[in-house]
Amino acid sequence: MLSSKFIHAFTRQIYHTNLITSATFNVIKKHNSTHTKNDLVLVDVNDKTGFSIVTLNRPPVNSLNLELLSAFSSVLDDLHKNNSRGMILTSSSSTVFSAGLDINELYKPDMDRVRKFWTSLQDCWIKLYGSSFPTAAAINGHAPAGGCLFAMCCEYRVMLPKYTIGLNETQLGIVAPTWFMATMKNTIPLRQAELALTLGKMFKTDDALKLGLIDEIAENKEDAIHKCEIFLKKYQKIPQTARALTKQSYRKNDIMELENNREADLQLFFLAISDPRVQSSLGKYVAFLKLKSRMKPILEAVKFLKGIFKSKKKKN
Ligand SMILES: CCCC/C=C\CC(=O)SCCNC(=O)CCNC(=O)[C@H](O)C(C)(C)COP(=O)(O)OP(=O)(O)OC[C@H]1O[C@@H](n2cnc3c(N)ncnc32)[C@H](O)[C@@H]1OP(=O)(O)O
Repeated sequence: MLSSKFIHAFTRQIYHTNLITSATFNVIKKHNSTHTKNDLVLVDVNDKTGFSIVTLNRPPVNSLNLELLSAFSSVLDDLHKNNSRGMILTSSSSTVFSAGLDINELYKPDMDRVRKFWTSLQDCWIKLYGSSFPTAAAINGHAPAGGCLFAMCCEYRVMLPKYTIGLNETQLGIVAPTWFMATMKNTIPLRQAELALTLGKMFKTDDALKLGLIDEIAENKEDAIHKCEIFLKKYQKIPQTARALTKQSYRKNDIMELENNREADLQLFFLAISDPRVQSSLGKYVAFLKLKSRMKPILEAVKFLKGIFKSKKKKN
């Protein structure tokens, strides 16, 4: 049976696609500016296509904290209300799409804040995975864990070469929630999803393409956005309501599973992050990331010296 919330969402969709007049769309068309949600999420509507480029903008790595998730959730609401023609999700970083959940939200959490954090993540997933408007991701950098989740929620993925993408949770000693798993199962073959999830595997761009985790490789961010636009344009000839309801029907079991069990999912999350083994794993990971970040200049200097050494050897 469909949940009342889901029926409401469907009804709203029909309302939006059928009854809202072109006046709503004109509002979008007139504005070709960049809107901000606390600067954490930038929205740029293209007046020719009606497509919105939504840019995650939380340097250095777009790790998903409460504020970023709340801003993203509110952007998704706006796109829905404005009957968006399509969304392209990307990042303002030149090397990272999103580093996934902000580990600082999970490690030694404030319980009041972490409740809001997880609820916001649930909101974003439900709104993005079940969006009435078509979505594509221009993955212009690494996309581990939550970064991969948001990319997989989109209907099309274009990625730049030599980055990595995947749900790496098991490598951190944590279990990806069932709705993360469901999103991956909806993207790549079941058997491959099981292997990827249990291994916590991160895929390089080429391998991700072979697996079907991404759909295309682009030369640079501009090319990725262009390829996403070509994908979104394919829907311009398809009646909006039929397209939206087909997508939502396809994804409805996964969405209803979470919609109907949000509190239980929250309790499971609390249970996981209260486990001392999980906290110890996260603590080690935070320390590793910090160390890696501090070692960067040294590693780069070593790489540079190696390069000089190699070229001298070649000359001799
Ligand atoms: C029961 C719970 C279920 C939870 C479900 C989902 C879990 C998740 O989403 S957990 C998040 C998993 N994410 C990762 O494993 C990615 C970790 N990060 C990286 O691998 C690299 O940072 C990345 C490849 C994304 C980028 O590499 P670099 O460009 O080389 O950047 P740095 O590694 O130097 O990082 C810069 C800076 O950012 C901090 N950082 C990185 N990732 C995170 C993160 N996920 N959360 C919080 N902070 C993060 C890193 O520590 C550096 O900070 P400083 O030390 O202050 O410079």
